[in-house]
Amino acid sequence: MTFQQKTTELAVVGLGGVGGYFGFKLAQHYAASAAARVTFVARGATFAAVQARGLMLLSPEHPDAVAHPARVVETVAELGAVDLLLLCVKEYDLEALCRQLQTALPTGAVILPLMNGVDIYDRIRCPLPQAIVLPACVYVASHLHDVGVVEHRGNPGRIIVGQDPQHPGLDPRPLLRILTGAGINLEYQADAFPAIWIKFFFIASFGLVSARYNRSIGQVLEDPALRARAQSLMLEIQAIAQAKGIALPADLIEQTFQKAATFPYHTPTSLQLDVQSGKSRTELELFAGAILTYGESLGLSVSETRQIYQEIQALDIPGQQQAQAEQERP
Ligand SMILES: NC(=O)C1=CN([C@@H]2O[C@H](COP(=O)(O)OP(=O)(O)OC[C@H]3O[C@@H](n4cnc5c(N)ncnc54)[C@H](OP(=O)(O)O)[C@@H]3O)[C@@H](O)[C@H]2O)C=CC1
Ligand SMILES: CC(C)(CO)C(=O)C(=O)O
Repeated sequence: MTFQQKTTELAVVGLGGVGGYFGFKLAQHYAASAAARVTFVARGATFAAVQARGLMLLSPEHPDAVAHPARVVETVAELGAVDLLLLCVKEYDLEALCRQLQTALPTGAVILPLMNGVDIYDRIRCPLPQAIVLPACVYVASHLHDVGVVEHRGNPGRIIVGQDPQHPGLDPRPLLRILTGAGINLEYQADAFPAIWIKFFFIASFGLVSARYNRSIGQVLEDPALRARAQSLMLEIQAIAQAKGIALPADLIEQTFQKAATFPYHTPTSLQLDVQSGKSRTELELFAGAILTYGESLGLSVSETRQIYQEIQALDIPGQQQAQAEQERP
């Protein structure tokens, strides 16, 4: 008698920079395997493009640039059974997605959010109090190139993921092996919150400065004035983390500049791309807004963050007003 291993059901919601990169790896690796079945959840033009042509990833890691998942669906309501659900959406789409998941989350599905921000776990936990949610952060320089086409540069993407503090008896490592099995660089840290704050330290400071001046990570690093602005933001985040009892390395500022230098010179941040392309919705609140809220509630000075937040809001980007008007139109 042959032993048949259960097929792991994987679903990826959002096929932008992050979901496109990791989703591609999963779909391509498991295309001809019974170990896992990959479903993409994509909407609008992305759904149509990926359904018709597959997902394209332009990356030195993949000479064959097209991946076809087992299924593409338009909403999480169509998912059916899922073991591991990767949420790869921007912060401003998370609330609506969680509302859909309140009625559509498959029983037993483990949620893995691949997003920036220090409060993502809480923002999923709140509307989905019973769900299993793995706190995580992600490093990858990948962005939408065209509809259904994602471009990745630089180092391989990397995920740091931990245990759900509400489900301490559940060891997610056996399930996560389905990701490492597809060649995904993943590190398990039982308590992933320090790593999430370390990532926030980097992306909030570099994200805000790169968005304000439309400068890549390399350009921020090499300009003493921009470096100094990034550092002043880091100091405010450091004071917040300290007041909240989050243990961060003493030399984190230095480590963060070193980390930034590992990205190719021209790497933009996702906030820079969104702000500078005039998008009506960005993750400005996820970075600056969060620092301001924490600072104000803890009685700490966040004047540097407030200043750059206001400067970004005041930027006159062509297309921004039109995008805003379209968004507000009934
Ligand atoms: N890009 C990067 O290099 C990195 C990004 N991050 C973080 O990762 C998160 C994701 O960012 P990123 O991938 O760049 O974002 P993108 O904007 O590139 O992609 C998000 C995608 O999610 C889709 N989406 C949103 N809601 C739904 C839904 N309900 N159903 C289906 N699809 C949906 C959007 O669709 P539509 O196009 O229709 O709006 C969009 O294509 C963010 O928090 C970001 O800060 C972290 C590390 C690196
Ligand atoms: C800087 C980078 C690409 C690192 O992962 C990032 O997180 C972002 O742009 O949101």
